[in-house]
Amino acid sequence: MSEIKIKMTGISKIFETEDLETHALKSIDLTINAGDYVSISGPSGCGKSTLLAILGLLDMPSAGEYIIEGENVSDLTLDQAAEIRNSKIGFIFQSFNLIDELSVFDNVALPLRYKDKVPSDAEIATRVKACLEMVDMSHRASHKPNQLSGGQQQRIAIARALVAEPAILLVDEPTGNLDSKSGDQVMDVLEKLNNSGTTICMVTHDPRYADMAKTQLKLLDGSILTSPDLQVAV
Ligand SMILES: Nc1ncnc2c1ncn2[C@@H]1O[C@H](COP(=O)(O)OP(=O)(O)OP(=O)(O)O)[C@@H](O)[C@H]1O
Repeated sequence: MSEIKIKMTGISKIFETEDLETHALKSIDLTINAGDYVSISGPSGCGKSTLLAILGLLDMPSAGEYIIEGENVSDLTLDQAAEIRNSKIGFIFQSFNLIDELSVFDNVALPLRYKDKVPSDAEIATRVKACLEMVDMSHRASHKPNQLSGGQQQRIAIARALVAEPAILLVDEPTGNLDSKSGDQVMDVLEKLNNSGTTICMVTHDPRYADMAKTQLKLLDGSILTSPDLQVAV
């Protein structure tokens, strides 16, 4: 049986404001195995961002159990969540969030330099080069982000997300800021990474891109509509 990366059981999220309770997620069960490529899509307000935020330990559930690589992360302090997030989660956002003052190389190296145990410069160089190769951007290592196209910047953001060898890549509308050709190239990179073993969970509005994932989840009104058991390939 393949290794379980993510296991959520009965995850709910309730947002409470003065006069209103919103049940953003309603008892979500979700298992993601090593090597899976999962897309989450659904209409505006169905809970996609909330689910991704909980998966990425940016927010905590109101109820339920969440386990990452065997570690129960259902109920952490902010500091504990930040530590596990840094070591186990790679994020890719719609906006690339690169630092314009740093070279491509230094942007990609950043997560390694924030680790508790910072690797040697030689180890950092080896790892950064390997990740730039994975996204076909080795030839731009000494450029600055603003000297690159949007699609190239997103590929650098993917390299940065991969550099610390996370358990899973969480991807939020990766093509939202790109024209269709650059968007297709970014999706090709994600597919190639998944084919070589990277576990990916992506939120997207675009049905064409959602269909590129091996498993497609549909969220509606805080509940998963299809295929909650991702051990069955769709
Ligand atoms: N901080 C918050 N406080 C109160 N309600 C919230 C909060 N964040 C989200 N919600 C509500 O939770 C529900 C799910 O929101 P969420 O942002 O997860 O949807 P979404 O599917 O990502 O939408 P979109 O595609 O428009 O980004 C919505 O009804 C939203 O209004």
